[in-house]
Amino acid sequence: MNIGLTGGIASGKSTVSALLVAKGALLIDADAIAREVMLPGHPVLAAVIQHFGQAVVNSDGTLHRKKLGEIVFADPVQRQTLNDITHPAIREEMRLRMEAFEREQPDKLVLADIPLLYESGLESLYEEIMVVYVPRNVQLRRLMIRDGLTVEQAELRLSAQMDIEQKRRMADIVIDNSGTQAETKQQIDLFWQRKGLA
Ligand SMILES: CC(C)(COP(=O)(O)OP(=O)(O)OC[C@H]1O[C@@H](n2cnc3c(N)ncnc32)[C@H](O)[C@@H]1O)[C@@H](O)C(=O)NCCC(=O)NCCS
Ligand SMILES: Nc1ncnc2c1ncn2[C@@H]1O[C@H](COP(=O)(O)OP(=O)(O)OP(=O)(O)O)[C@@H](O)[C@H]1O
Repeated sequence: MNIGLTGGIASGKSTVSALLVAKGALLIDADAIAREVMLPGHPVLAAVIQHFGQAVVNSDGTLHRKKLGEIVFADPVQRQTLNDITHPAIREEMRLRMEAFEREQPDKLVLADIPLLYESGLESLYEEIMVVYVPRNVQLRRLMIRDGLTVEQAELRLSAQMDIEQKRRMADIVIDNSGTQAETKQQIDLFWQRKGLA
């Protein structure tokens, strides 16, 4: 069985995926793969530098993530270009990992954590989609605190994604993460039980 896990930026996907992994789910993390393809020596990083220039590279050759973030979260055209460069490689790596998990551990739940699952139209790849939901004001507050962003910077990041209310409406399973972490864990325990997972 597989599940696509999504939600908004800072809505709690990592928090929920950690709870599911603790229960035995196998995780494929799109953000982690997105970081791997941006490591020095990877052709995706080379293509990013070719388009965005040396301004997005640190002196040691690593990606200047903050600088690139400032560019793409402020400009939808540049963001689309970054997506066009990075997403095919990320998707291919996710596909390979999914195949390996399903071949080697077919009885396990495979969880694909993909922030832009709906934006990229990937619903059909997964049996069910779980959305980690918090209201927009909670999302904004947690994002500002976690990443040290101003309200303007946080708003820009939120508006680079589909509205969280819309994602909630599209979900097969909704996990409400606006309460305590213990309340979120209860919902995950219930989900696990209902699925009859060992
Ligand atoms: C722009 C980059 C360098 C900013 O790096 P930074 O370390 O500040 O953020 P991080 O990678 O931890 O991402 C945090 C969150 O931002 C959101 N986000 C990232 N990229 C995008 C995007 N292209 N469009 C909308 N939201 C995005 C996601 O919710 C993600 O979880 C980085 O996010 C990136 O390389 N993005 C392109 C790849 C991508 O689309 N990743 C997200 C899904 S696979
Ligand atoms: N139930 C909760 N109560 C309070 N804070 C929480 C709760 N769940 C998560 N957080 C905090 O909110 C922030 C965002 O959570 P998390 O990193 O899990 O979100 P995410 O959806 O994985 O984010 P992103 O997509 O941006 O990587 C973190 O600082 C986390 O510690």
